[in-house]
Amino acid sequence: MTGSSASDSSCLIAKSKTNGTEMNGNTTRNTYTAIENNTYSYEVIKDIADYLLDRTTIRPLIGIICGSGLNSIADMITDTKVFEYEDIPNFPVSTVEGHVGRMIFGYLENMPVMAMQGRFHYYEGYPLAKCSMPVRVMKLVGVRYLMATNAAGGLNSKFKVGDIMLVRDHINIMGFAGNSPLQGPNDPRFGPRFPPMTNAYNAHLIKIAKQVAKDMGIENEIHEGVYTCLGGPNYETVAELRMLRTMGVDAVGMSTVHEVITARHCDLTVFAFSLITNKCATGYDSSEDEANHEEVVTVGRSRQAVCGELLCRVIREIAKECPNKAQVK
Ligand SMILES: O=P(O)(O)O[C@@H]1C[C@H](O)[C@@H](CO)O1
Ligand SMILES: Nc1nc2[nH]cnc2c(=O)[nH]1
Repeated sequence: MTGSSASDSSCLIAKSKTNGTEMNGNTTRNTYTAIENNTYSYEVIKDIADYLLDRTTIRPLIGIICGSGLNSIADMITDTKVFEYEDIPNFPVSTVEGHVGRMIFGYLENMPVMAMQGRFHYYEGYPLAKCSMPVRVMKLVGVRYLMATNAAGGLNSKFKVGDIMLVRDHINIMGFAGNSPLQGPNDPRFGPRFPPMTNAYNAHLIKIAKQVAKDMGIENEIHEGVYTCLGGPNYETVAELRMLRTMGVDAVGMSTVHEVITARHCDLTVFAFSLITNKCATGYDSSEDEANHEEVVTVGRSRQAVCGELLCRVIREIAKECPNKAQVK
């Protein structure tokens, strides 16, 4: 369907109600709509992508997700076309402070991008597949790279508040408990039933980011490490943090992992970093170390210019490597 509008969302529902979907050789009859089922079918996601593409001539190659307090990364985008989430058919809304709820199409370093100012979290009541559904929209829009940012608590004793951790790998703890954004029937148009995650975070882009950090003179504020996502919304107990540290976690948050799994499933190249907004308390006597969201957002806002510059410079390097992809408006 093309040319749909916000008021057409009922039409999407009606359409998916009548569809039987062929997935991995099995015929799955959708007796409920994809959305009532809390999973988004390929057709519904395609409709969302078409809604966006019908309203702009920008064809993004890079998808950006702004973490808590990091909205202004997207303010650097030029020649913008802005979509409020509430106007996009079948799109969830952001309910968290520091996540404004806007999809911005435009250009960074002459590269066409789309950026989410506001992501969806499991603790908001959204299932993981719904939290990461916008990544599939990005894929169907034509995006090749996902750049995800987040605010996270620093567990590694070397990390200071305000430092940036380039995500080298993640531990999918929610997956240990059987919760995955890929749960349910697999649609091979997105990717395989059993996707590998060995090189989820692109090593070349990490290398570029490290060089960029040197060029910016912030090499002492940049680290590489392992991120994990917990369900939230509560922050961690001391015992939980001690366990995570033993497991090899360097930074802990409430997002990104399911987005990256979804991105790798549909073969997007992934780059991600965490802004360390607080130091995790691994002792009971450190009451000043108690995490709170106000501090998370404040630290995010104070460091978003640096985070934005890092991201832009990495994009500049990507543009150099694929000059035919960069577009002059
Ligand atoms: O969206 P991100 O992962 O950047 O936000 C983190 C996790 C929670 O949403 C919030 C907690 O303060 O910050
Ligand atoms: N889970 C979790 N998420 C965060 N986001 C920002 N800081 C934290 C933290 O300490 N823990």
